[in-house]
Amino acid sequence: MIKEQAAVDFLKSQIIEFPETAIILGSGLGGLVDEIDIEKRIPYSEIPHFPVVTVEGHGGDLIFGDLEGVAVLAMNGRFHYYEGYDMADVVFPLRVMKLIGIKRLVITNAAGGLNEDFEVGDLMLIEDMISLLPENPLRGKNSEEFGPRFPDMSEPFDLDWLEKAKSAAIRLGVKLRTGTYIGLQGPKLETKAEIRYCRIIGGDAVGMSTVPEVIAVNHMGLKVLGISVITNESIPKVAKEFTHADVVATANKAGKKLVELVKNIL
Ligand SMILES: O=P(O)(O)O[C@H]1O[C@H](CO)[C@@H](O)[C@H]1O
Ligand code: HPA
Repeated sequence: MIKEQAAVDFLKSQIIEFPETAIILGSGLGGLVDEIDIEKRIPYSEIPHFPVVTVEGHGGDLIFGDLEGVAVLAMNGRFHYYEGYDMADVVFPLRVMKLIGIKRLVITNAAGGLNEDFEVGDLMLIEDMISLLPENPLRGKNSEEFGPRFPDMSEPFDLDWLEKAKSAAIRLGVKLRTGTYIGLQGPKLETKAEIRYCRIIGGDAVGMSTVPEVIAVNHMGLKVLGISVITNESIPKVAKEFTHADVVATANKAGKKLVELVKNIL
């Protein structure tokens, strides 16, 4: 809380009025920033205690501005557990967001498609998730200021927002899949047997982020929506050799649809 407060104090010295809506941009999805009428861009390196981005395809700044008439904070680049960060670091920006008054959050990511019906470039609305990470951000002494010891996770994604997203996709003619996201530790990719396992336990898409973030924001009572861009097929028979560069390039391309959808939802 002390560290988060130092970051909040710094942001308060930079920004007069904070937005209530935030967006986290996943791998290769930084293009959404171009759609924002930017009022202030603050590099993570200037914010006390903010971690450092180490993954290609992730920017490293907080963007405050206006997205189609809605005041937003875009987190351009996120932190993953596999980078070596503690879970508290992974969700540090989200706790700072809560303290500056963010009420709702759209989380985006690049993910491998486990569902045989999905195609590369599809968008998937995350309706539920499974954590296969070795720990979560709530382990340890509970911060009562942020939320309860045992937060309910029966509906991790906001139902009303899910319905709005589906209607927005229909209006825009954007193909929008729905499904369950599985979060793994990474950074290694899945073996074929692990892919089969992920599918059998109910996964439609797989990635290495998002789950800790969704847990932290559920704990704090923020409304959350999650959207994956399916950047590769994580299906034993068709999986090609994985490269992060392909993930970033595919996310970049599909990002245009994502931007339209997010603008419409907000
Ligand atoms: O989830 P985001 O940050 O979009 O990134 C995804 O892309 C990277 C792998 O290419 C992993 O970090 C995975 O989680
Ligand atoms: N597996 C795990 N994480 C990912 C993938 C994948 O296939 N694609 C993008 N992020």
